[in-house]
Amino acid sequence: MGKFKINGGNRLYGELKVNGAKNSVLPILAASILNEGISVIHDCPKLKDVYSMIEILEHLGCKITFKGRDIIVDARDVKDSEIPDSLMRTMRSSIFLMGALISRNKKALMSFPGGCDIGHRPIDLHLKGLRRLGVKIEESYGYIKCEGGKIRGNEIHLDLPSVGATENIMLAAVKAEGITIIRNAAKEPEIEDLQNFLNSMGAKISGAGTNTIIIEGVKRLHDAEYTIIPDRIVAGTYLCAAAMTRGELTVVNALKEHLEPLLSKLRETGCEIHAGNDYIKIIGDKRPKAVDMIVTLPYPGFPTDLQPQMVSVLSVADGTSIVTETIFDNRFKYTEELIRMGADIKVDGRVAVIRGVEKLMGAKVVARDLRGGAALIIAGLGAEGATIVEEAEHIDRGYESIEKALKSVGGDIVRIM
Ligand SMILES: CC(=O)N[C@H]1[C@@H](OP(=O)(O)OP(=O)(O)OC[C@H]2O[C@@H](n3ccc(=O)[nH]c3=O)[C@H](O)[C@@H]2O)O[C@H](CO)[C@@H](O)[C@@H]1O
Ligand SMILES: C=C(OP(=O)(O)O)C(=O)O
Repeated sequence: MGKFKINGGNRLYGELKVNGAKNSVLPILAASILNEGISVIHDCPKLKDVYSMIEILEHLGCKITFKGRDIIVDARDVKDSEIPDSLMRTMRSSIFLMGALISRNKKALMSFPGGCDIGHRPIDLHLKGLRRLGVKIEESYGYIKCEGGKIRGNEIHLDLPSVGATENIMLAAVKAEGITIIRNAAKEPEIEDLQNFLNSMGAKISGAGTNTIIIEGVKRLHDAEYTIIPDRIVAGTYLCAAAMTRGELTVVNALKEHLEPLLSKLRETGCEIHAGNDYIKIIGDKRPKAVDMIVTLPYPGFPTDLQPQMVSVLSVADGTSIVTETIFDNRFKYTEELIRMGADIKVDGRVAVIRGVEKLMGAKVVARDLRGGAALIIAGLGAEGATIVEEAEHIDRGYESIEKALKSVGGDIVRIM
């Protein structure tokens, strides 16, 4: 259980490069078992969740090589269709193996996935969608048994645009008989990335990135080589860290079109933003101004995965900001820790009212989840004095050596045991 020690007050200055997206590489690694062959996946981030996914794939019989930033999955010998509870609980993304195993082996036996404590995260929409494809699902004693003798394409209307349910249904439908249409699908860029990877293996999917996805079942897939899109949430986190420290940072391998909702709000705080084809530069040399109308929404709305980092910046803004979380029902827990650092934040259900203070003060705080943890690091970078952020493992789920990245641009941050 590591911790980060941060001495606040340094302006971040320089250039940081972003690697492939966690939320792309995880479903894509699960998807690699659909092909009874080899997949080469480039620009993979070295994250705790990626190692957890590799452990699950190895348990199922895959041979994996992680060399540099390339993951090579040899999925010729996937015999097992069961995943033990201890592996399922390591992260939310273990659930992608349900759709993938149904496609590959026509069966799956697993418990419920784990993941960060950010609210209620049922999988009812995943199960409902898979049942529409003809999968027989039995739930008992915490285990879910799926049998998919004959998977048939069907029309599926999602009650809400769940990212995970959209991806799981896509995975299960790739080799179904006939056509599957997912309506009210989630539109996140990572879904388009999954579509593109599956198509590079020979799948016939179109529409990802819109709310209707069409999957024409195919009989066979082939080997593929693919590069993961950049992590928009990591890029956004670095931009928030620069805004907090009134720094000047160029984030390379960041796609402006994936980050518009954040960039527009950072501009409202008074930051200057310049962007090119594959970089975003932020100059935040003044105290940020408060903003309201930050409402987290499915893509292309403001991402819930950047809500805590933005609240951290707003905690020192001039004026009062209002932030509404509509995706998860308990994603403001980290504000209790920001309050220990001197922030003035009132949370009422899904709404946070943030009265900006002149400065935060270093304190001992605990990361309870991934993005809440990132928000505390940002707060520590801007605070006066020393901050200890405990339970670094939550942050390691989604950020590769965050302390090295931030240190390379002037942050005074180290990992301690
Ligand atoms: C690995 C990955 O890509 N994780 C992302 C994914 O999570 P995840 O795929 O879990 O998020 P969803 O889009 O499914 O969840 C959104 C909302 O739908 C609800 N819901 C979801 C499924 C279901 O069967 N029933 C149901 O009610 C959830 O409780 C939540 O309130 O999208 C979230 C929303 O952008 C992001 O925060 C996560 O970083
Ligand atoms: C909630 C997140 O991820 P996951 O769905 O993997 O728990 C996140 O990335 O902020």
